[in-house]
Order: sequence, then structure tokens, then C-alpha cells
Amino acid sequence: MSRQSSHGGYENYQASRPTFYIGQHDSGRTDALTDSQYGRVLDYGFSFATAPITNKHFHDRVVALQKSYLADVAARDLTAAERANPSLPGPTIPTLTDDDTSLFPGPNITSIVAYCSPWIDLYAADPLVASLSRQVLNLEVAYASFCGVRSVIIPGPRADDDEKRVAQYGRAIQEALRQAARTILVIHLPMYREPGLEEKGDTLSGAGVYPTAASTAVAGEEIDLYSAWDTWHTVRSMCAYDPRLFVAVRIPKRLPETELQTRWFAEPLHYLTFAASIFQQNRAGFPSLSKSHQTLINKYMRIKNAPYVLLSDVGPDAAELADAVDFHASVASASAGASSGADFPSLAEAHSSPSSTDKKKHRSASNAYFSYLKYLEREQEPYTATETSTLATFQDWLQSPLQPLADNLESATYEVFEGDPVKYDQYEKAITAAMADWKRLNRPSSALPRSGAAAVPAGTPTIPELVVAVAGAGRGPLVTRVIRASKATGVPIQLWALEKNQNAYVYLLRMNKQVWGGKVHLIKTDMREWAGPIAEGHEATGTVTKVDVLVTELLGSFGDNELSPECLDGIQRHIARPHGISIPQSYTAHLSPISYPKVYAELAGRAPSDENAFETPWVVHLYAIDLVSQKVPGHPRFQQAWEFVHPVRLPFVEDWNAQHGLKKVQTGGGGAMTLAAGLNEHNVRHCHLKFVCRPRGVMHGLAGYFESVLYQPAPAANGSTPEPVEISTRPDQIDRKSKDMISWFPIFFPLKKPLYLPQDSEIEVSMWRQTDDSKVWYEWLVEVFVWAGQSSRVKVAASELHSSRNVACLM
Ligand SMILES: C[S@@+](CC[C@H](N)C(=O)[O-])C[C@H]1O[C@@H](n2cnc3c(N)ncnc32)[C@H](O)[C@@H]1O
Repeated sequence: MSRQSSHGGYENYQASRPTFYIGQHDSGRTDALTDSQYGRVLDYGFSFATAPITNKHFHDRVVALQKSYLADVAARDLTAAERANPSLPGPTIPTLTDDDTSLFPGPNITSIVAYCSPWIDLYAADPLVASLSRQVLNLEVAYASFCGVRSVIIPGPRADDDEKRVAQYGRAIQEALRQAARTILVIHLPMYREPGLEEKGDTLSGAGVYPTAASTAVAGEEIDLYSAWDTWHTVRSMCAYDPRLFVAVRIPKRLPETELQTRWFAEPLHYLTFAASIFQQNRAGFPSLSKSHQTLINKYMRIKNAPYVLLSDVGPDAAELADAVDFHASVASASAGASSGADFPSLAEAHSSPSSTDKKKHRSASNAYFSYLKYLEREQEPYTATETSTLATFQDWLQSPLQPLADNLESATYEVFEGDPVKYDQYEKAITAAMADWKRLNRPSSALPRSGAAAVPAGTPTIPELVVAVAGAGRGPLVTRVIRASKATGVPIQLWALEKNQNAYVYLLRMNKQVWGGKVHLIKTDMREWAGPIAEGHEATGTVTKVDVLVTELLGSFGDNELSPECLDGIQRHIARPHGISIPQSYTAHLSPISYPKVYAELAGRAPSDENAFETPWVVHLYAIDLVSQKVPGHPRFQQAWEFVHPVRLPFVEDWNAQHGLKKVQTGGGGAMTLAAGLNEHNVRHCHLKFVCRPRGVMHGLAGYFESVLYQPAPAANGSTPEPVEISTRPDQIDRKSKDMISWFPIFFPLKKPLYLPQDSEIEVSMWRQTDDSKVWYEWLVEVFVWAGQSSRVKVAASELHSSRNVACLM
């Protein structure tokens, strides 16, 4: 089935929690830490620290170059036209020297995070500043990469309102990515432009160029919550979703609406950065964060590649680290003195060396902010049964849908299915309810009287045995559940199990001998070819009867995508009329537009070697996604695409046979896909759905889910209708209908080109289930509209018509 097929189910569940890796950043640091300073930072418990790539010497050199260039131009007595001539040569920063940096390759280099000079301004309005900044960036990234640094944080633009300058920034990043083939670049941006969250310190553009907390407060302007995300989106789009480009999000003091939090959740987050200023003090005077911050951290930390935490300007500061150097040196010299003399230091030596209490103080160096985050780490909810580490590894991992009809599944794949009890429990519930109804309502059964049996008065159920068939039995778990339901309800059964996979059939034969007491009629066949059950007691004459309850589980992640409708079409003629039933009775496919940048990037990387990368509906444990639409009246977030109901009342082929006997269907084919006969035309579906998006965003494709009514129990004696027995993978329904069911991951219909969604846009989705009598595929198209007035709606973007025909499911 196009469900997830290779995780370890529930067995791997361990009651553990996500780990926080916490780093330390000092925005005032101008030199890389020495080894002993770095060791000291680790003493506090931090896992890593940031280091500036260049130092004050370099900064002064660049500023001097900027000044001398401006002075030179001023001194040259150029005319206004000469000065404005774009060909006037600008300055070039000479190469780095060892005076310009204190970062060198060394044993700690891979746990050092390099931080680009915060004084560059790639977003500058002044072309000279922009050019110098771009040069600094390239020099720094190239040098950090040479040293072996794994990731480089680049300060984001300090504003977002000028698209031209955002583009200029993005181009510089795209160029920097080429300077370092293996290094990760991380753009540091605020979650939104919260006053107080700005980068401090002047840039080459000078003081007062960018808004500060004070200036924003004076201006009293409304904050555009999505502007920083918009900037990020422009930059990463210009960099073609480069897999080495990440984002570090500065967490604000006041968290924004959840839509924006989820937006960032879906992005390739590398660091969450927390400045001391966003913490509040608890009653005991220690730093703490609000409940909503805790919720956000807990959510972000459950991502498979969870972001690292970066504590900014919370200490230890330069003075403490300098102290550390003295301390380390004195410990070293004291121990050298002690070991060179007696076994024990003299009293005088002991007195002059750092005291044991001092030593203790230093070793157990603590930082209140660090301790608080460690406390939050401990306080997280343990992983639930559906968050096993194996399941977590499948987060956002693309799987090609299974084709159980065309291919034969492996035993291990069946074992994975069998690892999820929820699906089987629901099936057993449905089968039990159906049997109980049969008994209570005296429904007829299709079992034929055995020869010699006494005649039974008309109107009473002749034979109380139900004829049940499990078609597509796999290794038999549903057969076991049918037997259990029969025992629980006291309804005797005649049971058939059909399987077309010859290997699974061998397993079924053994199960029948060892577990089912040889009571099951096993047939190795494609269910569409089955001639029907030969009634028990009539083997000699080969008298075929009907099936009262047909149990199948041929559902895929999108319901019908593993060709359950086509398979059931082929066997439904054996279902007794009018009372016979199919379990499931119906299933529906559902869609929701999503932003999925990480997986989009993955597919974009595959596309050059896989022409169907964007034309394949992928099975994927959707995790780092942002549901971009909002629930509004008439337009829910998850919408039904279509439905299949079984058995079909007037099936085309049966109708044809009734009219023409077994003559081959000949329709001329004009109305069917690619002029096919139209045998499967009744399984074609189409939907056109409208979703509404309030905040602006981007869409990378459609998330697909399914629901199925396994059985709707008959009304109770008092007339009330019991709840149907259902399974669902819809995020808003799964807990109610089939909690903790992990048998199916959702499906993802990607878009080749992401669609930008302006504020208050409407997304219209057209989807088709297509068939040409030999295969089934999907086609999908997405269009985006905005209202340009009371009555005028404008289309602002549209995808191409995608089609999975090249990777269609074979009937
Ligand atoms: C998703 S598996 C379910 C197996 C088992 N019922 C369970 O729930 O674990 C679907 C099974 O149906 C079988 N199958 C699919 N199409 C079939 C067909 N047309 N005729 C017979 N078996 C079929 C496959 O080989 C596979 O064993």
C-alpha cells in the first residue's frame, strides 16, 4: 500500500525527550576564543561557541579603506557626471593577513560556529557600502571554510522594506555559497521585527540608518509580522533553495500569532537564538521564559534535525573568560610545582595556589540562562508512542508509493503493517459490529443448506453461517480478526482468504495449519479472477455461492491510490445482493495546501536526475509543514476531494454483461481517456476546491489524507444511529476516529514551482483521478487569486498541470 512501509512500529518506543544542544554567543566578542577560553565555555555546559572570523584590526582596515576612497574621490575634483559614472572604479579589499583574524584551524574548529562581521551591511542603500560588505562576506566565508568551520552565521538585513536591497542581499548570499563548497551558511533573522530585537552596533552604513526600539516606538508604526519571513523567502528563493542555506531565528520577547510560529517551524531552522533581553525574571530572580515560549521550544525541538539553541549575550563575558585563562594557567603552574617536589604541596604552595573551593567554583561554573534551558529540556513531555525514534527518522522522508497490486510485498513490509494494532482493532470492531447486526436483525446468509439438512421454515435465516471473505489477506492478520469477531459475537462463519502474492500465500497456508485449525479456505488468486466461494458441503458439485461480508484493506495514503476501487470492482459481483456488505463501506480522499520548503529543496535537488520528481505523489511522514490555509466558513482547512462507495450498485461491466453476455466490452472508446473502451471510466474522479489564506506565504504542494467508514452499524432498537467505525489520517480527525494509527503516512503532491500567496489570497485546486483502463494516475493544478476590489478577482499565480501518468499505478 502507498503507506509507510518500513518503520519499526511501536516496539521502538522509548520514554525519552529531545536533547538541547546549547551554544554561546557574545555579540561584543571581537576575537576568536583561545583553546583555554573555549574550554572554559564548555565548563559552563555549553556544547559550542561562536567566534568572529575577523577582528578589530580588519574592521579598522576596511573602515580606513572606505574613508580613504571617499576622500580620494572628493579630492579628485570630478564633475558630477564623472562621479555618477557607474564605471568609476570602487575599492578592493586586500587579502586577509594573520593580523586580521584570530581564528585558525585547530582541534576545536568543528565545534566553533563562525559569525560574520556584524558591521557589514549587505542591504546598504549606498553602493560603496554594499560592495565593501559583499567583499568582506566573501573573504570571511572563504577563510572560515578554509579553517574547517562547519557553519557560518551571517547577520540578516536590518530591514525588509526595500525589495531592491533585499534582492541585493540575496545575490550576495548566493555568491557567498559559492565561496565555500561544504560550509553551511545560516542567515540570522528575527522571527519578526520586534522593537528591541534589532542587531546592535553600527554598520559601515553609519549610525542611525536603521530603526531602533526607540525610533520604532516614536514612529508608532504597525509592525508587519511577516516582513522578516518574506525577506528570508526572497533570499532562499534566489539561492534556489540551496540545501546549505539555513536560517537562525531570533526569538522575540512577545511571541507572534501561531501562523507565523508555524511558518518558521517549517523552514530549515539551524539555530534558535535567545538574547538575555527576552527572558523575564521569576520570583526567585532567575531568568525564565513565558509558557508560550516553552510551548514553542517544545514544538520546535521535536523536529528530527532539531535546531541548536544559541544563547546570546548571557555570559560568560570577556572578563570572566580572561579570568579563566589566569585560573587555568595558575592551576597548571601549581600542579607542575607540586609534582616536581613532594607528593603534597607545602602549606605555602597550597595557600598560594587556587583554593579547592575556588577550583570547585570554577569547575562547576554555572550560567543561569543555560541552567534554565536545561531545566526546560528536562521538563519536556516524553516522546509519545507515535514519536518513536524510528518514526522520527521518517519525518519528511520521501518514499515512493507501494504498488501492492503490481508488485509482491516482502514479509518485512507485512510485518511493518502488523506492527500497528490500531488499524486491526478498528477492522475487528467493524467486523464485530457487522456480525452483531446480522444476528440481531436476522439478516439472511449465503451459506447453502448442506445436503441432508432439514428444511427450515421460510422467513427465518436458513443457515446461520455467514460467508466471509478476506481478499488481499497478506499474512493473515485480518483473517485472525474475523475469527475473533465470530467467536465474540457467536456468529458462525465460512471463511475464505484470497491472496495474489504467491509468497504470502505460503505463509497463509502455514497459518491455516498452525493457527486457524485448517478452517480457512485459502485461494491463491487475483481477487478479480476469483470464481466465487464454493459453499461448504457442496464441494462435490462445486456449487458457488455469494459472499455476505467482504473484508479488504487495499487502501493507500490517499485512499484510492492503491487501486482499491479497481480491485473491488473485480470481486464485488460475488457480494450477496441486496444485504451483502463490503468492509470498508466507503473511503474519501482529502487535501490541504501546504508550505514544505525542506522537501521542496530535496525534490529540486533530485529533479535533474529524476524527471518525475515533481510529478510523483510521494508518501511522506509530513512533519515540518505549514498548513497555509485558514478555516473559514464554507472553506475548511482539510477538504474532501472525492469518495468511493462499495459495493457499486450499477457497475458498468456487470451492466454490459447483463445486456451483452460475456462479449468483450466494445464502446468505440470515444468518451474515454486516450480512446480506451471506458471499462474503468466510473472510477474517474474530479474535484475543484477553494482554500482561503489570510497571511501571505508560499505553497509547495498539497498534503493528501484519507478517511474510511469501515462499517456503519444499523440503527439501535431505540432508533438511535450508532457512530460509524472509521479510520482517518486527517490531522484534525485522527485522534477522534483512529487515535495513534501509524499505518499510513500522508501523501504529498508537489508543485514544480512554489506559488507565492499574497495576503488574503484564495487557492483553487483542481485534481483529477484519471484512468485509461490499464492504469490510474492523478493530475493536479493550483491557481492563486486575490481580490482587487469588491467584485474583481485577479489570478496572481498558477502551477502547471502536474501529472503522475509516467509513474501511474498499474491495474
Ligand atoms: C495492504 S496489504 C494488506 C494485507 C493484510 N490484509 C493486512 O492488513 O495486513 C494488501 C494485500 O492485498 C494483496 N492484493 C492487492 N491486490 C490484490 C488483488 N487484486 N488480488 C488479490 N490480492 C491482492 C496484496 O498482495 C497485499 O497482500
